[in-house]
Amino acid sequence: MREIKKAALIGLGAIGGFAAPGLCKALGSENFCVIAGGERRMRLERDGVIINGKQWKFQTAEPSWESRPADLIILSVKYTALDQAIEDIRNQVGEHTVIMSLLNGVESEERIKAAYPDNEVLYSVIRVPALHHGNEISFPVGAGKISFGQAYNDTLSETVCSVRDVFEKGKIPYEVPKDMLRNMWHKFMTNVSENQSAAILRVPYGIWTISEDANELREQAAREVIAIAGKKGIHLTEEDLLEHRTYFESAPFYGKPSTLQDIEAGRKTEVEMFAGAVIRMGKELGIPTPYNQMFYHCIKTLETWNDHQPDHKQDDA
Ligand SMILES: NC(=O)C1=CN([C@@H]2O[C@H](COP(=O)(O)OP(=O)(O)OC[C@H]3O[C@@H](n4cnc5c(N)ncnc54)[C@H](OP(=O)(O)O)[C@@H]3O)[C@@H](O)[C@H]2O)C=CC1
Ligand SMILES: CC(C)(CO)C(=O)C(=O)O
Repeated sequence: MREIKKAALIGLGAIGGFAAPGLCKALGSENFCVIAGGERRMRLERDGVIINGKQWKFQTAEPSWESRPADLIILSVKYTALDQAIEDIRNQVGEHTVIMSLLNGVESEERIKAAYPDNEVLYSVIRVPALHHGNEISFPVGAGKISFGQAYNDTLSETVCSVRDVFEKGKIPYEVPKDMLRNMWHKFMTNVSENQSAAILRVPYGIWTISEDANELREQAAREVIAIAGKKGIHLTEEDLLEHRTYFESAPFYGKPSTLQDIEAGRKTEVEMFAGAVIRMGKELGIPTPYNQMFYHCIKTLETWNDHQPDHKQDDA
């Protein structure tokens, strides 16, 4: 089995901060680097990042630097920065480099595979409510995990085992689901329905414990994902929707999905990988997606409004 001895990460934000300390601990600081260019790299070198109250200064690498290829590269940028990140990792990619994307959505793996067709790209998603303000990153310790693997993991491939070993060594919480595609699409279904309706209505998770109207809106959008998934052979069901209702009982009442945080902070959202993707796939497969079409236009409207209100950004606390 090929051992992972060197890793690189691109996107040291809320989610990058979840994985980076463990990778550094598992492999040693000389075998782990954060890829970042120009001013961003200078900032990371100068200030580092504060992760749950502790300062970390990881080794950094300019995208233009030639280097020994990494055995593992993790992408944890927002969707709006994905194309650039895919190019920026190029000098760290070698013949045997395994690539993982912690982005939400169901498309980033395909995009990476298109750019690096000869490399192994594992599927992965992360479930953790993480925050990022300035150079401070925080998340509840012990509350999140990375799900990763091949599409199906009845038996674990050598690559999955080698990544698992690094996660074990670095104490990075993880699981390898038997049906990784279903796991990823389940998260996609929840993001498409929760993130977008919360962003449009400007309401936190608690709304789904007190409003049937909010649940109706959320679940109608989720049903469009279920229909698309079904056509692709991925088994999501009405039972999944029912079962997911219980999640909100334990979610922080005033907690906000990342799309609402983006809107409130005046940032561009990841709507293209949520409603944008649902609309595109719906067209390809002949499945109507009226809720996601409405969500798409509402979120684009809020982004445009933000662009015209440079001094009107709210705190995303
Ligand atoms: N936050 C959360 O709770 C969760 C997020 N996710 C998903 O994880 C993904 C990442 O989100 P999140 O961590 O919140 O986003 P953040 O904005 O916190 O982090 C992204 C980081 O990427 C950096 N970056 C962007 N472009 C480049 C580049 N070309 N080279 C190097 N660094 C770059 C940014 O740097 P800079 O700040 O300098 O611009 C930023 O630090 C998203 O798809 C999100 O949906 C999934 C689950 C939960
Ligand atoms: C925090 C979490 C896991 C669920 O809402 C998320 O994926 C997001 O906010 O984008």
